[in-house]
Amino acid sequence: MAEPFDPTGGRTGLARRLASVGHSVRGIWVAMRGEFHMQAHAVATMVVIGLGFYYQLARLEWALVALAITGVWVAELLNTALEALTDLVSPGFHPLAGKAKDIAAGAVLLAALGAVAVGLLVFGPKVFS
Ligand SMILES: Nc1ncnc2c1ncn2[C@@H]1O[C@H](COP(=O)(O)OP(=O)(O)OP(=O)(O)O)[C@@H](O)[C@H]1O
Repeated sequence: MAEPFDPTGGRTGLARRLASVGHSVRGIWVAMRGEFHMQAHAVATMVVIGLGFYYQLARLEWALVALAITGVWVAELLNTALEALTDLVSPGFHPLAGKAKDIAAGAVLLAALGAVAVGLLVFGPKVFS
């Protein structure tokens, strides 16, 4: 049986909070480095932000675009974390492992479809006018 791991490293208070933020940023970085999907999201995010400035989006339009972008990032990060956990718990074939991965992938698909809808509604009239 493995020794219990203390992720706080004995830190308390502000040091512990700052370490948590560091772990979160490291999580995004690790996912970005290892996942092609995440890198594609990063490029898409920069393109959309560039288009937003080009078309001088209104405040509410920026809010919708920001929500859509964030939704896709959050879904993809959770999907990546769940895939890693699934591979740890079930390296071999198991129907529940497949189910968990399929459901997580479904969340990413839904977020991406929502982002496409927001993109079409916000940018469509500007591009095609
Ligand atoms: N351990 C497993 N047991 C059963 N089915 C699995 C298992 N691992 C993966 N699968 C099935 O294969 C599919 C693809 O799995 P995979 O881990 O390659 O994910 P992915 O969605 O292709 O992600 P990525 O492209 O980011 O690696 C899953 O959605 C699931 O249906």
